[in-house]
Amino acid sequence: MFIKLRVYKKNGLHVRMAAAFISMLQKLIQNKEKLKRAYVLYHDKKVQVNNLLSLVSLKIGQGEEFILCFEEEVDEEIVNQIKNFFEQTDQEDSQQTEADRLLMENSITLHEAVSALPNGIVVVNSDNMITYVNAAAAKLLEKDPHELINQRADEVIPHSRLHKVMKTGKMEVAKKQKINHHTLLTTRSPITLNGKTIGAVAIFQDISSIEKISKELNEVKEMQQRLHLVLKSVSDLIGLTDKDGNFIYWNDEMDVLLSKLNGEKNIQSFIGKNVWKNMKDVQKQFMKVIQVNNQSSYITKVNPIIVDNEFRGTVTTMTRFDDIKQLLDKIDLMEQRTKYLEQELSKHQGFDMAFHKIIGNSETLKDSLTIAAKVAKTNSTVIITGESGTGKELVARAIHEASERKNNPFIRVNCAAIPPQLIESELFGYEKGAFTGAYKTHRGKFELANKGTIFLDEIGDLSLDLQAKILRVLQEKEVERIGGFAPIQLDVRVIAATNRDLKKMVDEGSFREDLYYRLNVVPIHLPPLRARKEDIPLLVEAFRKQLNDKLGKNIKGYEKGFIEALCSYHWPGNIRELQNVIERLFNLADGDILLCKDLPHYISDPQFFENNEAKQKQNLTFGSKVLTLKEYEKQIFSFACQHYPSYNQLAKALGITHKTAAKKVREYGLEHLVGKKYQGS
Ligand SMILES: Nc1ncnc2c1ncn2[C@@H]1O[C@H](COP(=O)(O)OP(=O)(O)OP(=O)(O)O)[C@@H](O)[C@H]1O
Repeated sequence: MFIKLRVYKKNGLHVRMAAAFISMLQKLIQNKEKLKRAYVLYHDKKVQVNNLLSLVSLKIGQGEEFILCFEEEVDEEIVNQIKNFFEQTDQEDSQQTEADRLLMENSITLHEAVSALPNGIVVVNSDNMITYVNAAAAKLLEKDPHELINQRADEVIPHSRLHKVMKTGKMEVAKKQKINHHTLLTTRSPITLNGKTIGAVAIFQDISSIEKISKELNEVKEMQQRLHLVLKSVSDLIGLTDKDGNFIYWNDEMDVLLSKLNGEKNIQSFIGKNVWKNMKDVQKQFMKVIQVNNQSSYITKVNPIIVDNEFRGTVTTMTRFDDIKQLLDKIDLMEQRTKYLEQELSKHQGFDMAFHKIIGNSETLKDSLTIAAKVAKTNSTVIITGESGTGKELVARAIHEASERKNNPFIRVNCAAIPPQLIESELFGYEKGAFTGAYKTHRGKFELANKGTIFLDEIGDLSLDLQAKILRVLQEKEVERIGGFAPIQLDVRVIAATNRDLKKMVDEGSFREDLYYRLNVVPIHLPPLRARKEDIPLLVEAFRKQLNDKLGKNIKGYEKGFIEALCSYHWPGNIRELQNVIERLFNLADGDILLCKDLPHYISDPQFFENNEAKQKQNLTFGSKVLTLKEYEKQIFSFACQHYPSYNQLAKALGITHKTAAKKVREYGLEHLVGKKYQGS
């Protein structure tokens, strides 16, 4: 229900009148709850009727109307009494009027001041009911001020102790309290009148933001401490400068340098005035190796600090150049070591399986095999050199098997073994009817090797004429059959081998220089067995296993001194000779070990050759009758055939080519004598 009322008093609804009005209402309406729900509406403001300060703060002037509002019905008699109270126009003396004005001014001032305070204020009466709450306190409690008036403080304020303060009569100063995520420092004080406690006041100071700032400050302090430690522990020189280049912070390392500079603590003395100016203008990092005091050099980086597009200073770091150089040297050394170890490793385990059947652990052999394994992955032409029996063909096959051509043919051509008149047709093929006896078309070795590998063994034995033809095939990558009409395109990888000194042959004019260079793309030299005797035990062991399988034997080992004897021999026939000797011993062996007594004399007796050579020289006297040159030649060849284990050795001893030696031996029908002495011993 609404009661329209007008104020007739000269000072409007002043403090004393408002107090009298509330007191009258309290007497008229005994029901406190009902009174709590009574409001005064004035313009757009609404205040509880029994809150004196709020009522006064409406500042209702003389002659102004306001509405008294009850949520429940009120007796008519009460309504009339209220109306009478306001309609009284009893005379006020001027002294009283002045006192009311002063009281009003003070109350309003006090109210405004308290309302504007940033600290929250809550006042309770002796029943612990809230009688005043300012805007700051209401905000902390997240409620409207009029919702809080007449509420029990301990019900609406978490952890309220105002009732206790009233009981003890003792003030509590700056006690920490948490209200709705706010951290507060609360001061509680009892209000006494004439020695009696009539209420209490609480003042809340919100320290949440202070607490947050203090936490942040702590974090910043911690961070600063850490940063300081980091800068202290780095070995680089670090400094911060202001916008004029003066150092404002520097670490210990920088301190050592600065202390040598006669008190000069400006970056410009390092980098020069012009560079400094330029860096400030372009606002970009500057980096240079600079020498300080004509002594140590430093890699110096100066980074500008730009805040809001304004140059504020720099961060300067200097790294000792000598340290970097030492580091680079170390890295270089490590790289070299790594490379060496990689090479060693690849020598031990990096070979393709195809190379595993090549026995030997000597450095010289491994170096050759490393090249062979690498070149296997390419299509380059390879020339393998080395004495007879050193494994040239074995390596050529391994290169083929380790290459992408492994599923295509490997064709071996022994250039020394094919009669000269046949070699051209063997290599290049012929068309049917190309010459008498050419009944059908014949494909040459080059054609057969298409997509695969051709192994030209003993290439040094080819005639100059054929060398030219081979060169043409290598250059054109095509062959023409004898009597053919068109060349045939080829994709053949060429591996050549020789036990002769091709370079020397080029110098002597017996080998074409252009072919030599065409073949010599990747040269691989296989060392003779005498140059890698450490491989002998490995080879003997490998042959023992192979021969046990091949001959169905069970030779378990060797007599003491057996391997030593093999190692002290010079093996002119290389691995082939070693292989043959071991195979012969297998055939001679009665038990399950190989014996020294079964070794050929020239191996078991180191003096054998010297004695025999002397004897042979003496025997080369032919009495009084002079024979034909041919007969002498035959005798010489017959002697040489028995004396040397291979054509190669024989040719070398007589100072002729392998090819001539083979031709002469064939001519005199002495093939059966070659190496005869070695077999019979
Ligand atoms: N390192 C090795 N490990 C195992 N066996 C080998 C090794 N080297 C060569 N041999 C064997 O020795 C024999 C001769 O080897 P190969 O025919 O490859 O030699 P070569 O140098 O081509 O001889 P030539 O010049 O007389 O033709 C072959 O039976 C081969 O298997």
